[in-house]
Amino acid sequence: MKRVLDGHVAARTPIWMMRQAGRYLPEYRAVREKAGDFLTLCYTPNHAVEVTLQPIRRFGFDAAILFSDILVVPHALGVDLSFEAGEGPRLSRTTNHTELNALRDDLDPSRIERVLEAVGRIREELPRETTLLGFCGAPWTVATYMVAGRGTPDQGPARLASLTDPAFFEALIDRLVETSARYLIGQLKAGADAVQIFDSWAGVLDPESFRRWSIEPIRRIVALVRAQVPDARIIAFPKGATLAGLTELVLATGVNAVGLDWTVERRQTRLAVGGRVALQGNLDPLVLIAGGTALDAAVDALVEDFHGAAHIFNLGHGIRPETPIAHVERMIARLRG
Ligand SMILES: Cc1c2[nH]c(c1CCC(=O)O)Cc1[nH]c(c(CCC(=O)O)c1C)Cc1[nH]c(c(CCC(=O)O)c1C)Cc1[nH]c(c(C)c1CCC(=O)O)C2
Repeated sequence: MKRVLDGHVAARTPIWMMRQAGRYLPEYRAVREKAGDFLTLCYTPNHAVEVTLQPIRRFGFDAAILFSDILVVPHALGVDLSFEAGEGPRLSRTTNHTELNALRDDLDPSRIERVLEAVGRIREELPRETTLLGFCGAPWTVATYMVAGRGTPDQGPARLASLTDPAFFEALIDRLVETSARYLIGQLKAGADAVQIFDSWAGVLDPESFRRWSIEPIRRIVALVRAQVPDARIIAFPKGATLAGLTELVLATGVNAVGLDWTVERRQTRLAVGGRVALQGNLDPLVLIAGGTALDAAVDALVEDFHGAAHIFNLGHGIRPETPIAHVERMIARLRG
């Protein structure tokens, strides 16, 4: 997969899935039960290493992704964080300068060092040919959770804060740019072969705000990371970005690859950006739940559309907990022929 990130077309398309370690796997649910809560799982290297490796053992994917969460960054800045069963994340809110100033300037080493220890151990235990991905959330997406304290349908609270108090919002984004860059550098130095920046809420921004709050912070992170790790391989996943937005992001940031969600028109995207970066994606996670001939047809269409491109197979977003394992096996068999 590293060669594809370097722009080469692979004879055998590398495969991995967003959220490949998760509740659709019984072995994940077993460790999750043992650990108690989700954050304990993230901060206990033994557990984090184990669940990262589970999908590699079971499916032989070409990449492993560190088991953690994008909200570990605000947590290590001092935000209170919990995950309620079936309800998603709950955070103490950061809505103004006073609340931002009460947070740390750097990431609490007592939290982050446990994650970096897991990265090193995963790299040691993985087969050499399996790529290890680190990650962080893009500043925009992380800020949406920090401002609202939770996920909302269109992350209106953060969009409103960026309009009513742009100076505060800029300071929040700046804090996240600096700390996220340091976090990614730490992961790369600990053994990650590449890193992915998840901008899961990029799609709720108008074009000008997308430039300011999504592209520009990602561009700064890429520059800060490459200043320390010049050959760092970086993937951006701006979920919901338009073709124009995706193209602008590729040109402005210099990432090695872009992740595509399932709504993206593949051939146009190839024409617009395919020569400059590798493309990663983009099977609809619901097609993987449906399975059967719908799955076969969708996989075939995707393979045809990306034929001859530097392409990494993935889903257009994370795999859902209700996905049957047999459908994942069927998808891999279809891809591998
Ligand atoms: C927005 C976002 C989050 N986290 C993440 C994103 C960006 C990608 C995306 O858009 O999905 C990223 C993430 N979260 C998780 C990973 C691990 C690596 C992987 O396998 O991809 C990664 C890369 C584990 C997780 N993160 C979470 C779980 C479920 C926790 C559990 O076991 O109960 C997992 C496996 C919890 C989480 N974490 C987050 C939410 C909204 C939730 C609740 C929703 C849900 O439960 O799926 C925030």
